Amino acid sequence: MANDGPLDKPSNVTEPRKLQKRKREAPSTSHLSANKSARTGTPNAYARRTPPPAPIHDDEPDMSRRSPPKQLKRPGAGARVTREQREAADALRRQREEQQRQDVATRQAQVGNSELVAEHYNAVPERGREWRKTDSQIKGLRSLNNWIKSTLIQKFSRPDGPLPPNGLTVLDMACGKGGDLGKWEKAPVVPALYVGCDIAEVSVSQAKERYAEGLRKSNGRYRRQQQMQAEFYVQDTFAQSLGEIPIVNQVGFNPHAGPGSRVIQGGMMTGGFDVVSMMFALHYSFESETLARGMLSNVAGALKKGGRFIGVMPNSDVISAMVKKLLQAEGSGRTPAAQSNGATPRVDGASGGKEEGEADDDDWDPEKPSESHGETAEDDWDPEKPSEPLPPPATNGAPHAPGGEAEEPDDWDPEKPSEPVPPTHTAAPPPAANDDTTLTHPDTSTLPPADLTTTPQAPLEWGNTIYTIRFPRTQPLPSKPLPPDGIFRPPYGWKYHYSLEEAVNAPEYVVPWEGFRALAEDYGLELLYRKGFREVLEDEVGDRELGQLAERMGVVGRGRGEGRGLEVGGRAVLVSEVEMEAAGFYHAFCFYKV
Ligand SMILES: C[S@@+](CC[C@H](N)C(=O)[O-])C[C@H]1O[C@@H](n2cnc3c(N)ncnc32)[C@H](O)[C@@H]1O
Repeated sequence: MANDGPLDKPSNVTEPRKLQKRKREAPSTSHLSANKSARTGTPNAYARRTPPPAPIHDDEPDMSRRSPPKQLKRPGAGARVTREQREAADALRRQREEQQRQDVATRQAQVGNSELVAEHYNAVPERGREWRKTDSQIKGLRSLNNWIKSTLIQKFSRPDGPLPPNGLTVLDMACGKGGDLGKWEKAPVVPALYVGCDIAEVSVSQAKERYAEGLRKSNGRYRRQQQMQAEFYVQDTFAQSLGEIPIVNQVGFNPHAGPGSRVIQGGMMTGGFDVVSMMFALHYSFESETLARGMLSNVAGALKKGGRFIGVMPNSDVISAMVKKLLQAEGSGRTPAAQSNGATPRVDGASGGKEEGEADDDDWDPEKPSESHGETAEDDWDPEKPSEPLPPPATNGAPHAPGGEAEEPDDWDPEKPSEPVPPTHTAAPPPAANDDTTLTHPDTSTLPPADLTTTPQAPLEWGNTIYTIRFPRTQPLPSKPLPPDGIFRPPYGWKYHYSLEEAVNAPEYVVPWEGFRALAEDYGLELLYRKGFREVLEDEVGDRELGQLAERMGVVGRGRGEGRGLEVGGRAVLVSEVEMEAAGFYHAFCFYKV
């Protein structure tokens, strides 16, 4: 562990089509005691904006069944990109992705996984804010992801009771380049202390620089009432105990948090962090049970009683439904044409993305200039893709917030390690058999009928013009076939490749939701909130402050008619359809520590 000390302390067109607003679920609290509900309800100040989050009942049906993904409609403008151009671009992209996969595999055979992760992040270029705002192919997705992270922070970071005497404390267990620093600085209660950890040394240095730069700017331009002290550490937060970090110990860390009586006996009544955050990273820990447990013992060990664990990660319900659908279609000699969220299965050698005939409905205009927000806030997203120019994909072109008024830095960072960390930790409890995952599935009855024939030897693959999910047929040791019922059992080690425009191909692991949730309960973590990204947008954008934030961040327009045909809560959605599909792969969660 490179233990970096604290930095300087601050002195204190067409008719818009509506997305039907989904009805809110009636809060279900029956599995929580009255005290618990009171303890974990949304604080008063926030409750003015939205109702308290409903604790989710144990036997509540899975989220996709509760609220199936909406089929977003395309606006009807004429096509400006031919199908051939799109296929050529897609073929180029696939070729590049395959080369990257091979490079990763070759390199992995040469060096260890940790070295590979470090190498990967050391190679990430710094491209700057302007590029992200103007030239990025996925700027709408970046904005949406950043807004969703901000939403979690806004909703769940404020403590229920009185503020701790020494102020709010936050631990970010995969801080990356510090993309969330600005979000925390705009939290309802600005943390007194933010501790950021990440396995990638270069990312951690960039986070430190970003923090230092933020301090310089804020000293010069703003007069915040309170500023956040931040410390950063290079640390494997799955394989090493966070108790090794002095500041974490100082705030409070329980090395015995975990299953069995130790949950109670070792539970700290005082001390510990108010919030632990894990954005776009938890899925790397599901390489093995050892790592998943190591991650959770760090989360639980660092959190104070009543503290919150927030994060975003890929949604296993989406993965399960698609794997099941594709495998079943293979069994019957057919392939479903598209997933209910719009994702399209890929057949070996076939163009991914849109189906034939869809081009006529696509109004992407390669000549349309991107609008810059002209924000003044610090920029912090840094694509990791090498400088190779991208072929023109049929994507985005979504305008951003008019008036150049976005205040939020665009800082969602889809950086991913090339390979997850090897299970070398000593801090996590020994593995225990745990394979009783009961995974429920989204309703796939809305999927269009199968119409293609797959090649069973090819990887199981789906996606659209900006992202691809690819499951190898041969899963890692212990070797196992992909589950035809979509149930990933045991819940660890289900590997797939995820690739997104402007981000490298990266191996990731399925986090089977119910298995994860059951495991989290073993560590004293109870579920408060879980929503898919689309649902977060639909449900939270109506909140006054979050809605305004969504406007400033370029997620929605001020009213109708600014976007590309989609609408939510009376506002035009500025995120393109393919980006919304890509976002539908993720969900957001919040647990609290009992
Ligand atoms: C997709 S990035 C997300 C970064 C940041 N949370 C954000 O939302 O922008 C995933 C991060 O997880 C980090 N990571 C992966 N495995 C890790 C581990 N075992 N310990 C700590 N960080 C890890 C990576 O280095 C990377 O910074």
